[in-house]
Amino acid sequence: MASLTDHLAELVEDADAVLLFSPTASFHDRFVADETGDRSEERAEIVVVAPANDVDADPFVELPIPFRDVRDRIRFGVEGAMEADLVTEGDEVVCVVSVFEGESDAVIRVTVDETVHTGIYDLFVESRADPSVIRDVLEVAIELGKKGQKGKPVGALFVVGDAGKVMNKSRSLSYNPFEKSHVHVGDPIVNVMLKEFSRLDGAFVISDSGKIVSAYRYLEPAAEGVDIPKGLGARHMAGGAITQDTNATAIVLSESDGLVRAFKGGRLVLEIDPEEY
Ligand SMILES: Nc1ncnc2c1ncn2[C@@H]1O[C@H](COP(=O)(O)OP(=O)(O)OP(=O)(O)O)[C@@H](O)[C@H]1O
Ligand SMILES: [Mn+2]
Repeated sequence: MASLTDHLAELVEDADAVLLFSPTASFHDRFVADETGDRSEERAEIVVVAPANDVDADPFVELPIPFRDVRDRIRFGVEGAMEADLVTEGDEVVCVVSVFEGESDAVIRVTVDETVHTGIYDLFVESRADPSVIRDVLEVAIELGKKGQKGKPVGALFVVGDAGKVMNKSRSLSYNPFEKSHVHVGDPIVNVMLKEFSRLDGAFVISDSGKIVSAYRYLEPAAEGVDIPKGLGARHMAGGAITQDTNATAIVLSESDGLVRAFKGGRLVLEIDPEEY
């Protein structure tokens, strides 16, 4: 009689690559030790995907944020591996992840295609802005979505990178409190300011290096051919469209459904529920 292991072996059969997400050192060692053994058959590439390379892995893909949604975490890892030419379209990839807190507890097999390849890696790594700036702005938006402003849900729009062009395609709604200041996202005081000013209309414009260029900008991009999810309005349309018209990335917190979304190249690339962070 076939055992459980026999039944489930299919899940890992003929894999082109194995992605280990935040493996412990001992778990990772098992895979590496194995690689020096039998070389008679074609071996799957072992890739570590984690916030930091604690296990000295090579190849290694760095996770900029934890990605509580496992699908997003896997997409990021797969795209990072594609970028490094470790996997290509059509490959079979086995991902070993932790769904609940703690050690690896799930094996997920994916075929690399457009459902997996959504541009989530590019959002961080190939944006005009530094990956850490994108991450810091996402974190402010997530914080704001979690707590709201004085307990009430609040919306916000952050346009990150290519700030000169963004300024040219927008106009001021009110005096700019950041006019003469040289402050950057990621600084705790600045994050408090961003949250405070988010009660008012318009968008924040942030430079490639994370400098807050302006608040209260009314964006006037050409919105032709930009698709945004149904039920969302002008804020998301403007946020999506500005990323088609410039090389900026838009991070939008919705007041109506509470989700944080990231747009790039006029496309919705990432959707995060702040309550899950
Ligand atoms: N072109 C724009 N540029 C900057 N901010 C805008 C623009 N259009 C709308 N906003 C801001 O978005 C706010 C909400 O507008 P609207 O309800 O139409 O957007 P939405 O996409 O439905 O977002 P939400 O889900 O937060 O309601 C407006 O009060 C305004 O502050
Ligand atoms: Mn609305």
